[in-house]
Amino acid sequence: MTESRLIGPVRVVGAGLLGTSVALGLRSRGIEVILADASPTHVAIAVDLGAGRVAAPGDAPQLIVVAVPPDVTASVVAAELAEFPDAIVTDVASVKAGILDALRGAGADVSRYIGSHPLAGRERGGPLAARADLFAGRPWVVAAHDAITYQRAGAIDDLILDLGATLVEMTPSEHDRGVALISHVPQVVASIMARRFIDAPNAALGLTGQGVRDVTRIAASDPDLWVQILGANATPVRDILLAYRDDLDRFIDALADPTAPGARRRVAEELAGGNTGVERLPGKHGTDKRFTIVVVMVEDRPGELARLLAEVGEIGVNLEDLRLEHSPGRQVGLAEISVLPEAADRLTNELAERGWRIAG
Ligand SMILES: NC(=O)c1ccc[n+]([C@@H]2O[C@H](COP(=O)([O-])OP(=O)(O)OC[C@H]3O[C@@H](n4cnc5c(N)ncnc54)[C@H](O)[C@@H]3O)[C@@H](O)[C@H]2O)c1
Ligand SMILES: O=C(O)C(=O)C[C@]1(C(=O)O)C=C[C@@H](O)C=C1
Repeated sequence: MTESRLIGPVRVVGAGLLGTSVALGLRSRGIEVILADASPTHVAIAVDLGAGRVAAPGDAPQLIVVAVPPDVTASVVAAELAEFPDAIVTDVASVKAGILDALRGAGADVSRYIGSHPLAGRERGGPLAARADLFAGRPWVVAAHDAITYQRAGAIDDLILDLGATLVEMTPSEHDRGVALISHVPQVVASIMARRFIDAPNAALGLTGQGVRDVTRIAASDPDLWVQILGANATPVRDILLAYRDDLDRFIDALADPTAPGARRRVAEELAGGNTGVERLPGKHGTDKRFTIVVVMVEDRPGELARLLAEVGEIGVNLEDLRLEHSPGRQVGLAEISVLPEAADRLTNELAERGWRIAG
């Protein structure tokens, strides 16, 4: 059996995409998982997928993960805190400040609650879309607050590390402003871009290449979920959209007369700004397009990186470049190994067979 930090059992409330993915990931590390959902069908599907067992009287979970839609998250968390007075509770909703405020307002025992949010997901919901490795190598924010002790919050850290994600600590409002920029506004932009395709001629759509697919994948996301997310984070999302309106106006003006003196330079400056911005996304620094990057999780133990490098050598794959993403105090680092594209699959498979956890 694989080692885990959590002892369990872990109760997962909401057996949809996120909840069932958490449950599958924990099961793969041998942790007992108890499943609950307003939909008995979702629980039954998740059980069939091997994600855990149905809740039973007398359950005593160590940790509860609430993975329900944002608009019911605070009330479900409050009910779980009341029903299980010895458990630590987290939720995975995409917006954080409003939930903590609602719990405090309702007088819930927030000394056992700390919200969190994995920056990992898919455009499809429900248990059938779940994947055990959904969180591997992804950031998972813990929305820190003062009412919970460091020791109690440790159970959430263990959950995140057991699922192979990277723990990031932020205040709830820092988190909400951050995700407005890197998740919520991109969803809006993808949606309005794809909306243009509704009336487009078939001949134009027949020219679809990879670029448009890259920037519109999330336009297929569930409107019900996103109405809730955008409504709960409206102010920061709106501020960024207002700035985009100015960006669009500059482009529109520059293209009104593209041969006018200075017009080409203005367009070029806007595009170059995009180059500079995209370079700042983690994982994009210095990426050499001749190579494929295999990302391997490395435990923060003496000798682990050396063991990984030795095993890459034994497998007989030439390491073209190596980058280590590691922050002091974190228990897992990510080794980004650049190899020739034709060697990437073999390296991934053989490292996985030797027990290494591959993050991407
Ligand atoms: N989809 C993503 O990419 C993503 C990523 C990160 C976080 N999240 C967050 O995770 C949460 C769940 O999202 P999802 O994509 O898994 O949705 P989902 O629709 O796949 O799953 C939600 C589940 O909650 C159940 N549910 C609804 N109301 C309930 C209630 N009152 N009590 C018990 N169960 C209830 C539903 O039956 C469903 O099975 C949301 O808060 C969302 O913001 C989603
Ligand atoms: O569909 C995906 O790829 C996602 O990761 C979705 C995504 C994101 O924007 O990163 C969307 C909302 C969630 O709150 C977290 C993750």
